[in-house]
Amino acid sequence: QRPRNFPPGPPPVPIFGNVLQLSMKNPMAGLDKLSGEYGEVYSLFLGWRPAVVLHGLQAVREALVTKSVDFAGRPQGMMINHVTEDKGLIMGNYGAVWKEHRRFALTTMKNFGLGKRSMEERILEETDHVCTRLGENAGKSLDPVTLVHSAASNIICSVLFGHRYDYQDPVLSFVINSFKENAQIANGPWAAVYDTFPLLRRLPLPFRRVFDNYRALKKHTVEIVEQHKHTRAPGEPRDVVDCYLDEMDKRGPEGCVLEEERLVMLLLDLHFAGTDTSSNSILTALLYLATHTHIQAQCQTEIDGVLGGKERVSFEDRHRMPYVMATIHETQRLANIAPLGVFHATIRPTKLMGYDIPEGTLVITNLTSVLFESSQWERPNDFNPAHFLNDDGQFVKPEAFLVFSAGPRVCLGELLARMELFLILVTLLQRFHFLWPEDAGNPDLSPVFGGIQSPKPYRVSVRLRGNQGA
Ligand code: HEM
Repeated sequence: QRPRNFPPGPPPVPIFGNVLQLSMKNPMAGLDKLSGEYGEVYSLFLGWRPAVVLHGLQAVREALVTKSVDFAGRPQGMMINHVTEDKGLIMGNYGAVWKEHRRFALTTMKNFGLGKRSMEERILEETDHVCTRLGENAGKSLDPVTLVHSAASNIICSVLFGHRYDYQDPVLSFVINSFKENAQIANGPWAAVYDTFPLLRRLPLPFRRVFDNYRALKKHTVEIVEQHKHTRAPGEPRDVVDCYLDEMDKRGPEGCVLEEERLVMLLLDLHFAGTDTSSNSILTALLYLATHTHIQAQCQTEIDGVLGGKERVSFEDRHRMPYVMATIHETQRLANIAPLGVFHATIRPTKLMGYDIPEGTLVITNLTSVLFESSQWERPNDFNPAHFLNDDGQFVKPEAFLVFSAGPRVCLGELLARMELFLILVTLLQRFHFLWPEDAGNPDLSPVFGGIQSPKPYRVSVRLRGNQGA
């Protein structure tokens, strides 16, 4: 039964609620249809659990920005909470522990605590490795997936642990594959079974794999923290682990919410959140650039003009590259990396667009509905960098650009992700042409649906640029 004045929605069936009415493979069309029937704020039952779905900028903004704290919680008691032993940051509920860890991670990643090597340097160092590998493949075509995932994982590893892995290192593929498999299961039907039927949770069903993967990843991360404890020089941090240990020393044990177990979970969360998101954004950008060579050429003209003979781009250069910035943002809009964001929950009874929403209600922010909203974007389904340019050709960011969401839970890695996308893509375009292989047939630009979306597998031809960006 829906509570009084709760948002309307389709009638649920016993036990399953409304889950059988949506395609597990891709519920997006079904969610659009429901919004057409019930409006911008409607409700569903995921098994026994009521959920409110927000469709379009107005509803999402009212919840995440206007009523920000009311909607800043996370649902509890779901598979992902149990996997992370209720100690992670991403699924951590709104409260002192989440706040302290979020503040710590944000400040550290804004470069205050990362010691001598800035985030920018770490990204550019990894980009050099990517260029070497692409250079070896110049004149050929390659599937860029493994290379780009490895690079993104290495960048976040460098920030978290001060270490990158060789592209052949089995540890790198172990980490990437474990996170990938966990994301797939956590967003698929087996997670829904786990969340809906508590009695089945102890059975050896495929969701157990998520717990096994996580245990292995945790063991690996604990070892890294142990090594840091032996090699660190207090007060001279090399990375996030050192910064956290320094902060624990500073605060002392009394009343401190920072503890080693939580450090491990924080590292796992940041590693997970920072790998597939950035890599799939870069892969989508390369796909669009290879299939729209006139836009690629316009980016290269701007890059060459701004950088001249300068060998390395810096993040500051973005202010002089409005067309490149517009192109990157447009590929991010189309990549639509987190199509339904990360689930929120209300932390107290509240109101939204006239409806009453009780405390603890699961809230789904349909970010896709905002990124493709026809009243917000001139040509929502096209690749059109002009969405991010004003009449004077300056870069502008429309309010509906919510790829990182908004409000107190806005993506914590936004700065790192924006730096990665800009520095990597500009460097690659400075040095290479990317072309759609002649024998590859027509490109399919539609993404593979998932909690984190990815482009369909593709190959791209790589050519060295004649002028090397000079
Ligand atoms: C292009 C790349 C990325 C995209 C599109 C993206 C998108 C998002 C989105 C939509 C959310 C959910 C916000 C909400 O709950 O409303 C989120 C949360 C989060 N992201 Fe990202 N993200 C990206 C990269 C990263 C990176 C590189 C990191 C790691 C450093 C990261 C760390 C996080 C964390 C920790 C949260 C949870 C924040 C919280 O609950 O307080 N993300 N991200």
